[in-house]
Amino acid sequence: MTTSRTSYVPPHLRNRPPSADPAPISHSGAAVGNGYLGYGGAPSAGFRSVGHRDGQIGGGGGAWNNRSNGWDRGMAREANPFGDDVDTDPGFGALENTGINFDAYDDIPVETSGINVPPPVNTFAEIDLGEALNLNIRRCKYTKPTPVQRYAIPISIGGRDLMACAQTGSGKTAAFCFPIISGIMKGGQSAASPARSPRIACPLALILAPTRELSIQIHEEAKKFAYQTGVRVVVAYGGAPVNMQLRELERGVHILVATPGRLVDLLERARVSLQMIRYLALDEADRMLDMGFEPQIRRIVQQMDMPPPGIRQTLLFSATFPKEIQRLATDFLSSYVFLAVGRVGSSTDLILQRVEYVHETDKRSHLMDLLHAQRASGDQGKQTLTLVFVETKKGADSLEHWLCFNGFPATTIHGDRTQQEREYALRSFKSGKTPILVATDVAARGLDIPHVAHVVNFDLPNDIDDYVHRIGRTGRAGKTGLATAFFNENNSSMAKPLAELMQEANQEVPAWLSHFAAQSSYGGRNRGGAGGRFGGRDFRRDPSANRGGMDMYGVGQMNGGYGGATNVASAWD
Ligand SMILES: Nc1ncnc2c1ncn2[C@@H]1O[C@H](COP(=O)(O)OP(=O)(O)OP(=O)(O)O)[C@@H](O)[C@H]1O
Repeated sequence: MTTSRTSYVPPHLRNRPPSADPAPISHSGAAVGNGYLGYGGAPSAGFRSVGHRDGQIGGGGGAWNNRSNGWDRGMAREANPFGDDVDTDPGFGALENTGINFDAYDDIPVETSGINVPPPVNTFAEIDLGEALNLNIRRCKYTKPTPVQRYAIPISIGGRDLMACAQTGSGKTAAFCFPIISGIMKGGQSAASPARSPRIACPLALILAPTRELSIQIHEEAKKFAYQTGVRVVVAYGGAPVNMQLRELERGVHILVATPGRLVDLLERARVSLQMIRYLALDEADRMLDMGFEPQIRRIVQQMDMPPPGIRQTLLFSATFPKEIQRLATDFLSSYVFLAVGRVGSSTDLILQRVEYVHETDKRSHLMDLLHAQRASGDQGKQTLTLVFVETKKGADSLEHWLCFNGFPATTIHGDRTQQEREYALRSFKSGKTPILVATDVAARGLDIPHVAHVVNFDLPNDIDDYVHRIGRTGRAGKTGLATAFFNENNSSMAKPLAELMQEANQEVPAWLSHFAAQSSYGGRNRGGAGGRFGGRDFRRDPSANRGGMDMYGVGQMNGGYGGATNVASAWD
């Protein structure tokens, strides 16, 4: 990225007729349609105004698409993801989300950096998200935005690219879904109609996630948010029959949620085109851009037909964002805003963290002690779930058998299980039928499972970021949780980052761990950066980022289309 980049197109210019806008994609004139090449009715069809509540969609009247491949019929049939009486508007006042301590987030420091950062809001009502989406927000019982939502939604609605880092369980999914759904509803994101083939799906938004279960979860969430808005959300992930996913795509898609591997497959089969993409969101973005996924992501984003940065809007979200990944991510962004809620990579202090010294050979009996104590305390008769992380798939299977044998119903999720088994295991865990889930890192990121009261790191990971994500499966949405880690000499390289992380989250660090930390040299990934152990901020503020003539931060020089002076607002400074 250079300071002279001029490709950023502000939102108000994005909808100009092609003649007035030299951008390669035309965004006007044609209907939003169904996001499906060649299934178009008349270009003027536009979205149908959705019910009498929604004043947002329409702008052209008519149906979504009067030869709409059954879309309007489909909307009437749309399953109610809330399972309540959808005609009843619950109203914000009536919906205190019991058990959620919103105030827990109120004093979290927030940093934004970039040029002309749109200001945050305090309520959803302050943002023009559209009535249909607002109704769904109320149905979700979201009474007020979480900090990441307060900042990220106005930034995204303002058309800006965003790199957002906020703690686990703090509502990032809604933070990227709301602006995308609202933007599509507003109809400004109309699709041109290249009509190359009637069998190529052309989504307007792409949300990529690293695991199948996470993509399923985001799809379920997004469907709730998009209910009765006219925005259609489809999911595509590996391990499940592709034909069913193709059929769903054929029915039309505005927002495609996908795992990278399955998406590449669909692109190679020429069943999906990315040429209409207006929004690209990477959830768990640091994971998506690390060595495992980076080539696939580059392939999807840079080597297919997706519009470039500045034409599309790119939103990157995670709880952790190592500096080297931040740097790499700039390839995908244009004049972006960096947002950090809490220190980058920090854990929330809603999680009580304990580290116990346990020899390798004692781990099973120690786990048994914990589970017995948990059972005895009973947690007021409520069903509590325990998630146990282990290093290997084999280790997961063998621990599961042992737990079951000893009277603790458990199941397991890891990469050697079939997708059907994985989904069954997750359902069985969520429902409390098997209240213990033994998992590898496949369950470490993003999964939002209510009632996970305890996360046990039976085997500690080698990277502190992985630890942050793992323990983040508890202590979500303002609720408290417990995380216990078993530590021994094999984990020496984790001593220092673990002790630092715990200290930062106001946790009690055992003296023996401090001793280990003092002795060991930190062998893990270096997260250090400007102004903090954990590189807790925008890497563009690190003087080394500007070496070699690249002015990454562009102090007063970044001309990203918004112009004006650099604006850094930081509650940490
Ligand atoms: N404004 C809100 N009010 C109440 N609950 C909310 C709000 N926003 C999100 N939630 C709930 O908070 C929980 C956590 O949200 P989400 O899964 O998006 O977290 P996240 O930040 O993506 O976490 P992770 O880093 O683990 O992926 C979900 O159950 C979600 O429904």
